[in-house]
Amino acid sequence: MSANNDSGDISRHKNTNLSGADQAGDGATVSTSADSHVEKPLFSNMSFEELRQANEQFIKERNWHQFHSPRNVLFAMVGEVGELAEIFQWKGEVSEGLPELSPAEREHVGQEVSDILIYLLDFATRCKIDLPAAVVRKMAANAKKYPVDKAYGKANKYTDYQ
Ligand SMILES: Nc1ccn([C@H]2C[C@H](O)[C@@H](COP(=O)(O)OP(=O)(O)OP(=O)(O)O)O2)c(=O)n1
Repeated sequence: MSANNDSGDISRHKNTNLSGADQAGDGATVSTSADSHVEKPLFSNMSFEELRQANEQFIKERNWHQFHSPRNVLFAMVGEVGELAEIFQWKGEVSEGLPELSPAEREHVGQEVSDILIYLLDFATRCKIDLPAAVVRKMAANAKKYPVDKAYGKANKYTDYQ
């Protein structure tokens, strides 16, 4: 699939102001430039909308829209979350990059997390939610709830700062 540059891929937009908060003057801007996790893209250059449309085609070709009510898709997604958790159960803590897992297990993680995302895109579609836009709004809200000066290096719930 060809790639476009819509709001589904925010990883390339360094220093993106996700909150619109500068306009409000409250300084709750999400800046990603100092975060080593987003310096180099990890994800392939494919938009949420492209993935969503490909999945819509998959469902349509099988005449499955009749089964994909919001509730059914939600339950399917929760089931896949359980399958992902199953890979990690009884293993103890695992490190970033999952070096403790075998290559087959890491591949399995990728499959299960894909199932979750596919159902999430499907769920958002069934609910008529513009998912990337909702995510950007939520990240802006998170930045306001967890201002850097109060939350830096702390894992407290935001209510602890109020
Ligand atoms: N009615 C369905 C059935 C499947 N899928 C798609 C979405 C998921 O990406 C994947 C889920 O397929 P399975 O239910 O076969 O689940 P798994 O792929 O996890 O297989 P298994 O349960 O054997 O691990 O297929 C779908 O959209 N709608």
